[in-house]
Amino acid sequence: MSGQQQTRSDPPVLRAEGIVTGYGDHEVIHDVTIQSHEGITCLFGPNGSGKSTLLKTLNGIVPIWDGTITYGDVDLSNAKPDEIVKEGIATVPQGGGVFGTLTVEENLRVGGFTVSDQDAYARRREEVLDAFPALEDKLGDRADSLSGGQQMMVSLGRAMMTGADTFLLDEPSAGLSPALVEDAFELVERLVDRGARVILIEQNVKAALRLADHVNILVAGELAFDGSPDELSDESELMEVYLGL
Ligand SMILES: Nc1ncnc2c1ncn2[C@@H]1O[C@H](COP(=O)(O)OP(=O)(O)OP(=O)(O)O)[C@@H](O)[C@H]1O
Repeated sequence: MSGQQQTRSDPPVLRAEGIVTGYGDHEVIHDVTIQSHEGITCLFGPNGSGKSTLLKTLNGIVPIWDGTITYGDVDLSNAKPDEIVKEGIATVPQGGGVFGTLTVEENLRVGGFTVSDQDAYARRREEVLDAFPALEDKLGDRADSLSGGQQMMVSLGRAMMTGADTFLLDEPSAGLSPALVEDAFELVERLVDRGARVILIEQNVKAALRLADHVNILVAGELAFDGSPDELSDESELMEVYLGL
């Protein structure tokens, strides 16, 4: 069962179970289980707690030492990044990873490079422009000439071009001015409006909590919280000590 065969409103659950991993002989993630929930699943935690590392096990960049990763019925444990993309899971790296010297159109083409069917390509491109109409007039412009918010549209649009229905976002608001952060989250919500599931790492906890459907908190490589934003509001120590709220 691949991501492409699912309806847009029902992506498979991406589940990482009992994950242990690290770098060299330094174990960073200690037996962590998380999964994608409907809407936006936020992954919070102090600096260095292992959020990015955990996300990179989900997109195949960091190999797991123990545990399993599944997408619906498909076992993706230690699958290669391109296999994971083909299953319908796209990543937007910290800062967006836009290719600044390429045009907006070329950035979208990079996202859709595996799509050989021209009609399918055109449909996806149409869908991106429908989600982010501000890009329509900018297609021929170099991506680095765009505003921060528009560049974020390009990075989300490029991820959409892969045909993904699950998105892994590592601090998409990084580098944006505080005034633009709310706008950035509104762009993420457009993915969810189209039926996608999102796992979102975010330092702007207060703002991200407003759109979170589910919250995980990672502390020193261990899962310290797994529940709804409402349940989190009862955990005053977690809120104060780890999230600064
Ligand atoms: N490529 C790497 N090689 C070696 N150690 C690494 C590497 N990347 C991260 N680490 C270490 O793994 C630990 C977790 O880092 P990670 O970036 O996953 O945390 P994080 O919660 O995402 O932090 P931040 O919020 O600062 O981005 C840290 O001790 C970090 O130094």
